[in-house]
Amino acid sequence: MSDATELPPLPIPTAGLRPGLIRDPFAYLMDAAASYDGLVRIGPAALRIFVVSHPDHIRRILVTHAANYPKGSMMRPFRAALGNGLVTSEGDYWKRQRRFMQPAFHSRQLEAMEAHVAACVERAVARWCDGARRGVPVNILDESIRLNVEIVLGALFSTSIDGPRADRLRELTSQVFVGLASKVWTFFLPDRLPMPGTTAYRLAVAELDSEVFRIIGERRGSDDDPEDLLGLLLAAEDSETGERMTDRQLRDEIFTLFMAGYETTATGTTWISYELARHPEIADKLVAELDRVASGESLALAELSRLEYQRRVIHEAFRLHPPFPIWFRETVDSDTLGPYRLPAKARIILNPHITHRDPRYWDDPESFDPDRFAPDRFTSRMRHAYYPFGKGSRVCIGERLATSITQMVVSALVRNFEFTILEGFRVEPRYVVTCQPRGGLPLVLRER
Ligand code: HEM
Repeated sequence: MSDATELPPLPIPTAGLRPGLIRDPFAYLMDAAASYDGLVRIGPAALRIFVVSHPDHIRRILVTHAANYPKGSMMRPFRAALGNGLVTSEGDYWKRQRRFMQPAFHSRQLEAMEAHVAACVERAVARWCDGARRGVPVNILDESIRLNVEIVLGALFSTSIDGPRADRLRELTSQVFVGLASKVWTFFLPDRLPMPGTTAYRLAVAELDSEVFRIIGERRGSDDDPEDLLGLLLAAEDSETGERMTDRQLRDEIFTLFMAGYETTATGTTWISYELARHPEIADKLVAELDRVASGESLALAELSRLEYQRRVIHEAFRLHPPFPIWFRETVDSDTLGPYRLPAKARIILNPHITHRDPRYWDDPESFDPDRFAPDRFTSRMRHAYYPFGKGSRVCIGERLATSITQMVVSALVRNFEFTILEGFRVEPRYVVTCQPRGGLPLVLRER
């Protein structure tokens, strides 16, 4: 019989969820986790909330015992907005949808998008050149979101979008994210309770909905049949009933990809740019590698895998700044994690940010050192403690797409520009489901 009978420790005596969790979840969670071995209880006992960051526990929750850890009740606000899409669905329905959608993310599919991605990046570089020439700082977060809206909509739904519409979509998803981020920590309150920003959030969800239904309607009414994600979803048939997906099911999957697809990738690019602006010598090494490896003016997707140093830089930026940093699970049955017992219906917060900065796994964890990912330095202990895209069967379906887009954008940025952060701008992380610098990141660009 297991002798793990103790509940995990509490960091501090609290009567409720500390306001700090809402104001600055990272500082709060890092603080709470700091002096405990990767498992700590927070908030009032009745809410049964646990923060888990020990790599062995993460593996148990996401990989070996994942069936006991569905996403659970802290995902309620996400379900209200995203419906029953791939991020929020569970069980056999999720399995079936993942099987339908997986082919759209295979490398053959990515190759088919090459010209589209290159054209979007080229247009963005032209805009940034213009900013550089006029001496106007470029907000790389806003720019990357706009670029990713164009790339993802074209790649997954074969939809082209003009600048103002892309900007509007960017605004809408940001509003939904801000709304969700505030609802996450009050998941136990009824949905109807008015909260600050609720009206803007609801209007943004409604406008995004009409955008999604427009995309579905246009495709249903068209004779074209592109082999993209939307095509796969429209053609998918249930193997038992032979039924196709309803517009509501399609809406949930597409809305989910709107939310999961471009803001995360753009946030990642922003943090990479932040680190490169602070370490221009690393940016120069990236340029030297590109000059060695890439044959032509624009980069081919096939060349990306040869950018070994660039891969380390991206890994290191995602270690220090995981773009999608907080996810949730809930136990079905009670379980044992190390010396502790988790009750049934225990709510779990997973936060790679904590594991990625834990000195037990990473030497000098706060420093930006891409070479820690060099094959002769990257140990299995570190691999175990690194999971910016998740782990197990629910690992990010867009990892390869996001990585390829990130590589294309970072390559274009460093090849064309030297850059610094606008003088006097204070970079302050902010939780909006992704973790972004508050106000974005204004870069002063100079053409190389
Ligand atoms: C740097 C960019 C990205 C990061 C860091 C990221 C991170 C993640 C993480 C950590 C998860 C797992 C969450 C959990 O287990 O609860 C996830 C799931 C997911 N991601 Fe991403 N993501 C990125 C880009 C993308 C892109 C480009 C797409 C699609 C266009 C995408 C679509 C999804 C979907 C649909 C899921 C749910 C998968 C499932 O449960 O089967 N992500 N992502």
